Amino acid sequence: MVMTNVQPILTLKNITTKFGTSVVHEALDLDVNTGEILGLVGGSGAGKSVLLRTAIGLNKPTTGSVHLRAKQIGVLFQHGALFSSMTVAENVALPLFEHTSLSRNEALRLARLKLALVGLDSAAGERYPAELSGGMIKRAALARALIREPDMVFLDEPTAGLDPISAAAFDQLILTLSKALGLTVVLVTHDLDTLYAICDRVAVLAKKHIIAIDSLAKVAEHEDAWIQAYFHGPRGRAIIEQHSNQSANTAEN
Ligand SMILES: Nc1ncnc2c1ncn2[C@@H]1O[C@H](COP(=O)(O)OP(=O)(O)OP(=O)(O)O)[C@@H](O)[C@H]1O
Repeated sequence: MVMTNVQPILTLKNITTKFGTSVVHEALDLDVNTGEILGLVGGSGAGKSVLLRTAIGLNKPTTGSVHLRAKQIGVLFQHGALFSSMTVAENVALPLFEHTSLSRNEALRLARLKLALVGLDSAAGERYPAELSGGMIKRAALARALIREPDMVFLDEPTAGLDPISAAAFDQLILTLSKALGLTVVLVTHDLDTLYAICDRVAVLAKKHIIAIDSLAKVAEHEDAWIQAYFHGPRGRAIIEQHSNQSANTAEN
């Protein structure tokens, strides 16, 4: 028997996070496995964004420990808008301007390569953010998250604000890049389609900690009231039906 002893790329242990008297996380544990796409869901205000910030060291927990074993991370923030006064390529190159000694031209050349990777041509790179569609802006923000060759990325609501077709295309882009680049992905989402389409596991943040973490099918069976409402409410049921029809069609073809 082959014994594997691979450490999680991220381990959060017994995290408590307080802002004044308000407790956001309490006794929260979370492991993220190398190479997986983990979807983090939870009600509005449950503390998902704070959890991402804690994982990447932008928020120090009140107690508990964070072990992030990634060599390099990339982040797509929820409101991670691009700077309006810079071109798209300059926005993507910004982390290189700030953190490396690359020349401006070298940084911009790498930015254009990353833009191509996410499906944006060099003309888009020369434009200003206001001249791009919402979907193109998300792609540019993803290119910026990838610019320093991360082995792990954190995406806070990557498909929020996109129409369903653009959101599905963006999901597929995340999946393709994750597999091609061997990226570990943690993404916060409210989008059930994203969970079905690309997540290996789903973690549910409720009652100040991770109440369930498993495959989508197993998590959806959890008896917690929020989970039942989320996965088996009218919207959840419609999406489950749609995805089971899709699987049946794929199996037939
Ligand atoms: N720096 C801060 N100071 C004080 N309170 C904060 C701070 N950051 C977040 N909070 C509070 O922590 C709670 C969790 O916020 P968070 O943004 O993580 O929720 P969320 O699950 O990401 O919500 P949503 O799905 O609506 O984006 C909220 O009540 C928020 O007001």
